[in-house]
Amino acid sequence: MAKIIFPEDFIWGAATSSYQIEGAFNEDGKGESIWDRFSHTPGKIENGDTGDIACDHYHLYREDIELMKEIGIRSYRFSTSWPRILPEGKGRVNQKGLDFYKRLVDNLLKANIRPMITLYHWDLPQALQDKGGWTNRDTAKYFAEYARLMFEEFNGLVDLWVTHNEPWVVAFEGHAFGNHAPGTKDFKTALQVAHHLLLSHGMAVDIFREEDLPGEIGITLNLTPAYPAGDSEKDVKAASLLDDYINAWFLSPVFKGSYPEELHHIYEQNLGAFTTQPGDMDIISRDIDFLGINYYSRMVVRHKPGDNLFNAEVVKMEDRPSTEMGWEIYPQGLYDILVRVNKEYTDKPLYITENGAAFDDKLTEEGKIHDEKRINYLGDHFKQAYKALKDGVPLRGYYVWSLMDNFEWAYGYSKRFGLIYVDYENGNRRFLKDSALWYREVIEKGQVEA
Ligand SMILES: OC[C@@H]1[C@@H](O)[C@H](O)[C@@H](O)c2[nH]c(CCc3ccccc3)c[n+]21
Repeated sequence: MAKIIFPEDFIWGAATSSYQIEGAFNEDGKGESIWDRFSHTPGKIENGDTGDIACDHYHLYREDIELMKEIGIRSYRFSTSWPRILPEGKGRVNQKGLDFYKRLVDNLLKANIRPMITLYHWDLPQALQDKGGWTNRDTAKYFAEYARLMFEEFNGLVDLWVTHNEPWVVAFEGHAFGNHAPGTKDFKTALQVAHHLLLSHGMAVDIFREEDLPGEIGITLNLTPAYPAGDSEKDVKAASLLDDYINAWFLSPVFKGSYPEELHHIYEQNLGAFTTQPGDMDIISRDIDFLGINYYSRMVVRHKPGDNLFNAEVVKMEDRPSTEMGWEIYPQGLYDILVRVNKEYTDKPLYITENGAAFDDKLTEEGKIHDEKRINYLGDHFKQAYKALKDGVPLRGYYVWSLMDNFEWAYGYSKRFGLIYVDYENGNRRFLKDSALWYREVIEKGQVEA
């Protein structure tokens, strides 16, 4: 491949989320979130870790913005904590909570860093969970009202808005498998939750249009392309169904206004229909300005009779390089999914809103972190993104997950994804990893070494 030079205006960024970095879980009037409740429940999180303090970003955000400037990122994707702003999820506004985000955005703009706000990155107000959470259709309405408040408060300051981060994870990890908050384990409940999440997305888009705001609105989906283990028809079928279960189940409603037909039929036959109302699919598929894609790895799938509704199982790629999460390193999957989304679903602009890797980072005596594995991982994925760009995919930007090491959900602080190392044991000190210094060069030159 010839020299890899990205467009001058390519939006190089980094991403985080509120519960994973902020801490101050009960400070300045913030309401409880379902992740506060879940992480305080014994046995849910590795080492009994919680987000009570996390990276203490709530107090250290100015220092963190200085580090963003040092790395030279052009945009910073973060999420706002719904219960920090609306402690009960609706009604009373916690002005101190809102003021934190006002200060954060003001300082980002002063640093010439473009904010991208994700309105929901999993931390639902517990008060709404107590009323059924996402199983309750009313929560979609309350989400839209929270979105309206944010659009009005940040009108003219923030012009990149993401409604939801990964509705698949919220629905299935949170409601089918129980690995995430609120921790229920019922597949049909997960389908109902997915529907209400998508509905709330569409309702927020309607309000964004109504408020006639400058800027763009989209949604972020975790897309994991599935590849058949063998070329048998059964393997191909199994891969296609798992691919629909993770990817098309969300892409199709948002861009085509309907659930994938065959899988919808399988669910209805085996689980009965989840509750919808006439017009829901029209709301869900309202026109959006961009799609955010979170890509980490692929799935290799083979036929496995009777194992699940899909008669499929994911094959562990033992002989392939993988990250600390056990996810196979497969950069080509990023190219494949970018091209497929552009070909099969939308010609709207795309952002890679998350891509990154956890490796076993060690802080040296000199305060260095030689994370060459992360440099290689990111470089290989940047090259695939570039290949998609050259093939005509309207890719506008790339947000590395993550700006800093943070609370990795059920894994607690045991997994490090950051460009910045966080020394939790010593006052949450921050250290730029080698990958941060490498990223600075890539951004400056707009170039990745071939
Ligand atoms: O695991 C790394 C990151 C999380 O820290 C982010 O909060 C989240 O947006 C995110 N999504 C994915 C891929 C989807 C996934 C997440 C969790 C469990 C299974 C799949 C990886 N990540």
